[in-house]
Amino acid sequence: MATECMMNSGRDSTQRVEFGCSEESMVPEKFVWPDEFKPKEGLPELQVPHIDLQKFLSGNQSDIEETIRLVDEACKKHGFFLLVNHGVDMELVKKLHECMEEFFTFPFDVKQKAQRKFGENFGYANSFIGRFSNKLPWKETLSVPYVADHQKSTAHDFIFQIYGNELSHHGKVYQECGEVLSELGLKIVELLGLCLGVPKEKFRKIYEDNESIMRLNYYPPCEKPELTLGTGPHCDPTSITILHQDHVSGLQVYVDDEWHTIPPTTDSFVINIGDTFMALTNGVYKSCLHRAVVNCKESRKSMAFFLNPAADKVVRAPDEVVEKNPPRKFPDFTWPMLLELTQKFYRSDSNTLKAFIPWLEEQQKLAKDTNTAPPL
Ligand SMILES: C=C1C[C@]23C[C@H]1CC[C@H]2[C@]1(C)CCC[C@@](C)(C(=O)O)[C@H]1[C@@H]3C(=O)O
Ligand SMILES: O=C(O)CCC(=O)C(=O)O
Ligand SMILES: [Fe+2]
Repeated sequence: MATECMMNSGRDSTQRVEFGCSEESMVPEKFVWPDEFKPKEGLPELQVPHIDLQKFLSGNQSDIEETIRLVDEACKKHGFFLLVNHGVDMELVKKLHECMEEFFTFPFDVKQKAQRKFGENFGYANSFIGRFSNKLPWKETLSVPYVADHQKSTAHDFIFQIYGNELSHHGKVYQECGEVLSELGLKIVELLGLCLGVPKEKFRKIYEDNESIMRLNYYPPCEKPELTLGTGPHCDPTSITILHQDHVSGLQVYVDDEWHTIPPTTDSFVINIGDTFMALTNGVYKSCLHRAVVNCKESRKSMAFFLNPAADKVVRAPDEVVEKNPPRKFPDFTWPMLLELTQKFYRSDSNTLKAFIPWLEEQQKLAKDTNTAPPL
């Protein structure tokens, strides 16, 4: 089981603890987070607007204006809102969760066939021991590529290359989910364009050939949930996140200097702004710190669809946005450059974009000094 696997990977030193769900238990040292990061009980719920997508798409003018007002207000404050009546077939999402349950309860050697290598963005990862030396997340993940241009590759291809026909039914579900979530993502960025006074086609064009990441998160039960974190505090470096939680709570968001919960609502998606889209709005919409906590009773699963522009798309806030909110705050960049920073040099937190700008300038100077092609 995953817990056993994590325990093995960190068995070298453990910390005997006094409190929690069971008296005698160990959490490997590397999974124990510093006190200031440890989860707390009794958090307030974050009040996020419930955005009815069908009502917005087919509603009257006042429905449209109300939706725009609610989304704009939430994105300017913390970047989170709930999407309901979204048109996605939840039977497909149920199948996705069934594939997740089957995959993450495979024997470790089966999962390890998809092992994600350092610097790579896709595949299976557990404990992240290869990437981080401490503050390890109590989770296993499977990251699957989704490319809107099916001529290039499919999520099914990715799974087939590793498992052949054995997991073909998983690959098909991942691809089908990717297709509906990619379409949903385009509707979301069009809505955000309307909120910002940007022609909706402008944002659609950036993401219509998206090269996205479907991240499957599996959080095994932890005997000492008050000592660790399922996913550490971070801002998503990506553009738009479409998150589906199962029935187990765990998502927390840091707003007004306090952690808040967003309880699971299995028929809706949690939508949040990532760093890349914050840059595309010249900082007007916020990419907000969030994390996931675990519990000692049951596993938790979540699927995060990270919408990203194609590799060659230049991320540059439209003039319509910058004119209303001068000056221009971010250099032009492409998503693969920010992704490389997070995969090889910088663990995503609340300052990833701040760290990215000097790193990018250094890369561009290096390219100039060595007379090689600049990263952009
Ligand atoms: C581009 C990405 C990197 C991460 C997955 C996506 C968007 C969120 C990032 C992540 C979840 C932020 C917290 C740290 C991280 C290492 C993790 O816990 O998985 C991040 C992902 C990653 O780098 O693999
Ligand atoms: O599991 C969750 O609820 C959140 C996960 C998350 O924030 C992420 O994968 O980026
Ligand atoms: Fe996240």
